[in-house]
Amino acid sequence: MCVPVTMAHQFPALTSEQKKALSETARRIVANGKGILAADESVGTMGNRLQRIKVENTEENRRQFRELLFTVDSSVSQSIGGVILFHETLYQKDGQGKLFRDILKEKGIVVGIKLDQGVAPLAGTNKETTVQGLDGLSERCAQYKKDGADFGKWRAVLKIDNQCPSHLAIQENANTLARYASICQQNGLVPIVEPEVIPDGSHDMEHCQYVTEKVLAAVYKALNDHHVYLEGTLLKPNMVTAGHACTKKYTPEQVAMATVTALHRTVPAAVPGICFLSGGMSEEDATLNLNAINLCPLPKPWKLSFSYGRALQASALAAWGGKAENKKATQEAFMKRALANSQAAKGQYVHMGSSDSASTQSLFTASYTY
Ligand SMILES: O=P(O)(O)OC[C@@]1(O)O[C@H](CO)[C@@H](O)[C@@H]1O
Repeated sequence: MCVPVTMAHQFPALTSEQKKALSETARRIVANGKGILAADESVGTMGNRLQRIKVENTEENRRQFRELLFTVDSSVSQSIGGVILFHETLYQKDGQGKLFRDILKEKGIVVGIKLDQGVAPLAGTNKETTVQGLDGLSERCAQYKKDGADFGKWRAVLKIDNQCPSHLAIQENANTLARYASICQQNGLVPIVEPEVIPDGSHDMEHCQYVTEKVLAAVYKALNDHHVYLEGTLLKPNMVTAGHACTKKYTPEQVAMATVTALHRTVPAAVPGICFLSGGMSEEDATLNLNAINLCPLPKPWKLSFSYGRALQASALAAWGGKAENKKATQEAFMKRALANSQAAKGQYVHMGSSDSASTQSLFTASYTY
């Protein structure tokens, strides 16, 4: 029989043992209403957070705040299935000399690591970007795996603006995400694939839905082209919302319908979990939207959960204020958000009357590129 030269051939990328381990890890992270704490702020991003509470951005201050998050009561593991760390944090210890990663693992929490190295401009575009970090990535993944990480994260940034996102930005970021995901899986790390359409702009929600669908469709085409094993991945997308400067307001139910519609059209059912980023929403909005997403009456073949940075840490940071004596209040604030989001990941969050001001404050930062 004559085989056409264009026919695809399968040279297996992973063994069945590798696939099993990857899919088990991915499913563990999002099991039973669990989500992810994104504590992987780079030194610069953490500096912005600390500046808000007038705390100096030193290695010791970053360590102290993160120690408070990681040493909360072990019941946190019913809400948090994974924590993403920044390089520095993976090697830091608590006051008693115990590595953070061991503290997390003992609680049954999967340790993740931020693998992208920030954005670089795409010349000839309206200030769009690609992501750096592919050079030497395999070696870094192998080392992080030895040092206790079981999943990775790579954030690509796309924006809605005049002629944005361009075809180039969509294709380049999709391909880079897919290449990263392939390298992660070869090294036994579950890749979190994060193509964030940032909320800057005055566009309406419908425009965001259109762009999010285009971006996700390109990402899943690229993941397929790169032979990425979808069952061993997690997606970290933006929710479909109006731009930050849009005057029209939408309810959580409208956000949920637009978001699940976009996902339903573009994300294969083989993907075990979709963990949203919070993208500058207030803590309470991020929880209410996630809850509405889980109550949305459309088919939802994936777990729909959270991988929040700002929306899990803002009130804890405010309660801490850099003072050791605020330990209890800090940990209580963090536990409260973790529990609320875990309930929302099951569609069981009930908003109780008044919310404290920290949890309803917008956490939006313009041009949040890294
Ligand atoms: O949008 P959020 O929930 O605050 O953070 C989402 C996130 O991907 O963006 C940050 C910057 O890379 C990371 O710290 C975090 O993992």
